[in-house]
Parts: sequence; C-alpha cells; structure tokens
Amino acid sequence: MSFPELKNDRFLRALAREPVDMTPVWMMRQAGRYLPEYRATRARAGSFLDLCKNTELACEVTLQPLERFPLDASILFSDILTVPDAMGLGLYFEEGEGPRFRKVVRTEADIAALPSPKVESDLDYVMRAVSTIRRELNGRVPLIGFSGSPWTLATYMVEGGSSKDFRHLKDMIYSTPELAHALLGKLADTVTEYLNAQIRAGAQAVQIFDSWGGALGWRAYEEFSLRYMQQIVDGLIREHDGRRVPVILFTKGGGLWLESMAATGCDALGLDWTQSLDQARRRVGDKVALQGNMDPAVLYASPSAIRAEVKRILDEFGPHPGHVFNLGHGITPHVKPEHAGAFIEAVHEFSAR
Ligand SMILES: Cc1c2[nH]c(c1CCC(=O)O)Cc1[nH]c(c(CCC(=O)O)c1C)Cc1[nH]c(c(CCC(=O)O)c1C)Cc1[nH]c(c(C)c1CCC(=O)O)C2
Repeated sequence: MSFPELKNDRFLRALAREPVDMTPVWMMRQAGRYLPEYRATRARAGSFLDLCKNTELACEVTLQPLERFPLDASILFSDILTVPDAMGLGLYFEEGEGPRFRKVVRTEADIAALPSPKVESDLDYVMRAVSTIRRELNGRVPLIGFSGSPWTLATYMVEGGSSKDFRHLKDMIYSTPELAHALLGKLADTVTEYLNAQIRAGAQAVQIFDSWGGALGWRAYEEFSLRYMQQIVDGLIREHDGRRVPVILFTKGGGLWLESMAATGCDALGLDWTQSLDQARRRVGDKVALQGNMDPAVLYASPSAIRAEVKRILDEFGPHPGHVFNLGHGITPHVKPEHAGAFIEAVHEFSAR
C-alpha cells in the first residue's frame, strides 16, 4: 500500500522530540457530538456502532474536525470496545447510558471460552476505515490508530458496561488474581495484533487509552495495567514504511506512575490535567515526549479564558522539544465548536517560534 506524502509532520516530529515551528495540537474525541455535522452524519448512519462499521461515514466524521480547525493530527473514528465486541460479547449502546455488553466475563469458564479474534477479518471494518481515511487525508496530517489498554477493556467486559467502582473486576484481582491475569494476557495479545494491523493498514502513530488505570492502587497498577501495556509496547511494529511509528500511553489519573510508564520504551505519555507538565517533564527527563494536558472543562469558559490557559500551559512546559498539546481527556458534547477553534488557534499562535 502506498499513500500520499505527509505534508505536516509537526506531530510526529514533536513525538520524536525534534524541533518544530509551532506546538502540534489535536483533541481526544475531536470527532464527536459537539460538532453539528457529526450529529447529522450519525443520524444518517443509525447507531453509533453502525457509524463505526460504515467505512465511508467513519471516514467522513474523522475528517470533519480537520475541515473546521487546523489540527496537526487525525484520529481514527472507532471505539475501544470494538475489541470485546469482536470477542463475541455483543456491544450495544443504550441511549444516554453508555456502552453495554450482552455477555459478561466473570468466571474461569467465561475467560477460557473467550475467542481470540482474528483481527484482520473480525475487525476488518476498522482496517478498511484506517486505509480509507489515510488515503482521503491525502498527506495533510498523520493518522493516529488506537486501542484500549487491557485493564480498561477488562473493566467493561467484567462489569458489563461503564462502572464507578469496578466491583467485579477488583474482586477478581484481589480474590483470584490468576483469573485476572489470564484475561489481561489474552487481551494484551489481541490488542498487540489489533494495533499492528492498524499500523499495516496505514496508522502512523498509535495511542493506548488506559482510561481507568488511575482507579488502581499504587502496586496494583503496575501488576494489572502497566505490565500488559509493557507487553503490548514490546510487541508493536515500531517502524513502518521507513518511518518510526510512535506509541503514546495515556493513563487517566496516572500521575503516580510516570517514571515506570516512561520506562516501558513508549515514545510519549499522555497526561491528564491533574498533573503539572513541568514536573512531569523533570520526572521523565528526555526519555519520552509529553502530550496534554488542558482540562477539557476549560473549553466551557470564554475564548479569552481559554487563550490564557493555553498560554499558561505552554509557558509551564517551556522551550523544550517534545510537547504535543492536547486536552487532558476527551472533548465533551456541550462544548461550542468556536471554543475548540479558539483553543487550537491559541496553541499555534502562542507557540510559533
Ligand atoms: C472509555 C472509552 C470508550 N471509548 C474510548 C474510550 C477511551 C477514551 C476515554 O477515556 O474517553 C475511545 C474513543 N471513543 C471514540 C473515539 C474516536 C476517536 C476520537 O475522536 O477521539 C475514541 C478514541 C468515539 C466515541 N465513542 C462514543 C462516542 C459517542 C457516541 C455517540 O455518537 O452517541 C464517540 C464519538 C461512545 C462511548 N465509547 C465509550 C464510552 C464510555 C462511550 C459512551 C460515553 C459517551 O457517550 O461519551 C468507551
């Protein structure tokens, strides 16, 4: 497969800790419900999952934020829960209640019966979306592929949907850790293959979303989340088509573990807004680039308040290489698109060298 030449490589250069003309910026969940054009396409597609599985429409919504804003990266439109869906759990979305699974995974027998999906065929719609988006991007900006971390995927699979206390999975890690390890090991193998398939299909960087790693205790994080992300990092294709394919680890609430996350050999850490970029940079030194970390709620405030916060964060990171600006978590449905625009413009304006 050959794709058009990349015109804007600021994002990849920053991840490689190389100098850039201005700080690259993208937003987690940049294609989503805060955009009226997303809501219109979503209405045409049917359900959210129908949208993920429709190559043409998934490509359309991926490109929507790029039509509006001068973003420096695009991210595949899909969901982390496509993986458990491909393992036969039956994903569906209850309007207003978030994701649900028809089957849950709680016993030794449930775990043993979980199939290892053949990612190229069982998740072929994801790979088709990746290649189509990459072609349609026409080299404007790099395309990011992604997956959930094994721990984060396991929370949905064991609880049967979103959870506040992770009751069943936490019971499992403390009562029968060997079961949890069997499940997490299976997930790590599948996620490695899934991300490698995305890279072969055209993803130029990958991000692992560990949205719930921060819910673990100090020791438990290293045993039940980080260990499996390490396994994935070790198994990933790191160079493709003559270029490094950077891997970004994002543990929401992961501020305690930056040193050990950086020691996995990943290229960058995603930071949420509870951490200081300056302190984080001192802690990880020149091992990795940093991505983040404005509180997404700042986007509810006025454009002048947004600009002030962007300036503050850029000043806090300072004149070092290796910063990708992002929100500390996904943009939310009530944000006004103009506020997202003010955010992106401010990053470029205040960081231009
Ligand atoms: C935990 C998680 C999920 N999905 C994801 C995570 C990890 C990141 C995070 O911590 O937020 C990741 C994700 N989900 C989506 C993307 C697309 C790419 C992007 O623009 O960032 C990505 C990278 C689209 C989506 N995934 C979902 C939507 C909303 C669906 C809709 O259109 O109704 C989108 C645009 C649905 C989803 N998907 C998930 C939940 C809990 C929900 C429902 C909550 C919600 O409504 O925001 C699981």
